[in-house]
Amino acid sequence: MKALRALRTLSTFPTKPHRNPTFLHRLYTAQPQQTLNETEGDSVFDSSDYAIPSLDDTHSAEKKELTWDEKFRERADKVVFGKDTQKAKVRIFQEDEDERKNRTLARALLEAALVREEEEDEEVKEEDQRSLSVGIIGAPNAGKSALTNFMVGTKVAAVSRKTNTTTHEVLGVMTKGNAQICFFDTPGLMLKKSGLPYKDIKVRLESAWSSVDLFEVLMVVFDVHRHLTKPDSRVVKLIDRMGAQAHAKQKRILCMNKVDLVAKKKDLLKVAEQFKDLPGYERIFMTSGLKGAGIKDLSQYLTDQALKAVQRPWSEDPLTMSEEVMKNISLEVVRERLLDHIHQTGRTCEMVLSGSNSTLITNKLSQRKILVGKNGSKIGRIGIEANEELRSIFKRQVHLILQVRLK
Ligand SMILES: Nc1nc2c(ncn2[C@@H]2O[C@H](COP(=O)(O)OP(=O)(O)OP(=O)(O)O)[C@@H](O)[C@H]2O)c(=O)[nH]1
Repeated sequence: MKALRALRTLSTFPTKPHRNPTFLHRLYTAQPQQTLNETEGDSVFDSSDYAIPSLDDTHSAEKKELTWDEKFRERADKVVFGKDTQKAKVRIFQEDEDERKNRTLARALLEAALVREEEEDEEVKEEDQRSLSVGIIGAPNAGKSALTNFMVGTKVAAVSRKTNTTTHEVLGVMTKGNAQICFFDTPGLMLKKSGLPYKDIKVRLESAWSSVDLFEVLMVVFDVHRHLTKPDSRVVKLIDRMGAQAHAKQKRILCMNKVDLVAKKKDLLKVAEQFKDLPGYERIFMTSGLKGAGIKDLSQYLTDQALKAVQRPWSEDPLTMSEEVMKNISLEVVRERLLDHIHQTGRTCEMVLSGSNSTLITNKLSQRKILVGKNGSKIGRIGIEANEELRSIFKRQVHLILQVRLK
């Protein structure tokens, strides 16, 4: 598939640069014009150094025509490569064509959906605006980020198989009619076996715990599949603690998440039964942040809460993404790409973002070498993928600069 994608990319360049091996090397290793030094100085990825095909390049595929006489080509292929080469090539082109059609259809559907939404969006007067703050709390890997992403409809928090990847509170905003809901994705807060917060907690955990009471709604999320297979006493204590008493100013709800992984639905009822008598929770939801199950109900509940809330002007313009949200999204996309490419547990580097410029700061030379890769191939690949994703999220060109620096 990757090879196919690379071939398609090659076919969009007008001057057949694929005959040039230097170009091929650059495409696969994502090297910028100048060679990056793996060990010394700062390594920089700048998206403007790369000829990344524009978002409209799918149309150029329509212009693609076979330039050879198929009869002669087939004979030549038989002599040089063996019988099936030509057929395989035709098959590849057909698959390519199918994929292109699917992409065009998906794009048309998406655009139609967006147009309808835009038409429905009417300006809401300030006196009619309602807003609600929602905190999401749960054990590491419970699926808090994925759930936030699904509700907000865009990527606001990195999702990865490694735990504690959410390293700061990320704001996501969902606007429906007069209601605007702001989500705060807390870091993976955990309790000790005793049911109390860790004493040796780092600053970020302390601030996250103390901010919990500030939210108007608190969603406690846990992985129900894991709970059924290997219950974690710390998670049970977290659920119990948060649901023990009704809060005067805060509504609390429990989300049994990852329900898609549970084969027997009866098991879900058993778990719901286990937590049903906790007076602190107003509702229990069964959700899947990955597949979307139960999200409609959850969104509706939150919208109702927002509409009941006192009038408060929206903090975000629903039609334009604030600079801060865009910054957070950019950081999370880069972080996610980093995690995909750097297969190491624990934290490899700090990230600092100013504008479109991300600086990755590492402590060790060895880590820096891994991040940069041979001739800058790793950071280049991360940069290209992140840039591509950001362009599709923001629907416009993005100038992304990644720098790797030693502390
Ligand atoms: N099958 C399934 N997997 C999910 C679901 N939600 C999340 N995941 C997966 O679970 C893993 C962790 O998800 P995250 O959303 O990063 O979890 P988190 O609670 O934000 O993790 P921390 O940032 O460590 O606190 C990822 O591999 C997700 O793809 C779900 O509803 N169903």
